[in-house]
Amino acid sequence: MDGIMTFTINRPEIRNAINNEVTAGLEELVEKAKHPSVRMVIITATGKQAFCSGGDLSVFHTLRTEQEAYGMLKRVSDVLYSIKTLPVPVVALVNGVAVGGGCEIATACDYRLVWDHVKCGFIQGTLAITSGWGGGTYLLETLQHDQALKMLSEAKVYTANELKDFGWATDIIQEERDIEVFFERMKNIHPDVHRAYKEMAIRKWKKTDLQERVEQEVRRCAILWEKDPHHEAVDRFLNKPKS
Ligand SMILES: CC[C@H](C(=O)O)C(=O)SCCNC(=O)CCNC(=O)[C@H](O)C(C)(C)COP(=O)(O)OP(=O)(O)OC[C@H]1O[C@@H](n2cnc3c(N)ncnc32)[C@H](O)[C@@H]1OP(=O)(O)O
Repeated sequence: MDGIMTFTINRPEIRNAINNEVTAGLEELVEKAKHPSVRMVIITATGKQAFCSGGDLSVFHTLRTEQEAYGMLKRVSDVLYSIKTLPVPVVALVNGVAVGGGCEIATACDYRLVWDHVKCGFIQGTLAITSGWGGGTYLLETLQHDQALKMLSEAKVYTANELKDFGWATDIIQEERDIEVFFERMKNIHPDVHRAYKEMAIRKWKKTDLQERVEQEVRRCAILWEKDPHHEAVDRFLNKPKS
């Protein structure tokens, strides 16, 4: 093992939407990634159509109240915070569309390698909610302020080139060799150096109450989740005519 641990979301038939089983898999990843032999983590998904389409609406639509929503949002936001603060670099290999919570997962990673055919967007606003897994907080931490607010409030998808221009995509991937080059460069540097720089970031995040800022995002999302506009938007998606 070259010290690189890969987690692959494997629900392509539902565009790799996140359910409780995937969340449990991410929790297991976090525990395994703490082993000293792990130098880097990759999060990706099966196929070329989707990285992740966010929360599994066919499951999470049963969450009706603020309290019920908070339970799910809190569990996922906790595991994404653990991913964010892993002591090693975490790379999102964005193999396909990432929307909603899918963008939040990718933004919880340190790097985002985005295939050139891919579109991504924080589309939570189209469901009358905000980000709720910490992704809005992480985006505001990562991008220039106006670019972050633009991505969040427009609630639309962007091309790989736009995502690179925003500073969200670390690199655009056009062929497998591009991925190899990225990891060759990473491996040229001793793992202890990567760990030391990740420690710097984590120190900053702890000093600036990143975890509390995520908690407030989760609570705000749960409030909106309970309201009719959200439930009506989800019902429209679930009852849309079959393509
Ligand atoms: C805090 C995070 C928050 C949360 O829910 O917790 C969110 O993530 S909010 C955002 C939730 N996600 C969405 O609203 C995205 C919904 N999906 C789509 O917009 C599209 O599926 C897309 C753009 C991801 C891919 O489009 P494409 O045309 O390639 O595929 P289909 O739409 O035909 O989807 C295939 C099949 O999968 C089902 N599907 C896709 N995404 C989800 C999802 N998130 N939850 C449940 N089911 C999903 C879709 O209904 C199709 O099912 P089928 O029975 O084959 O018609």
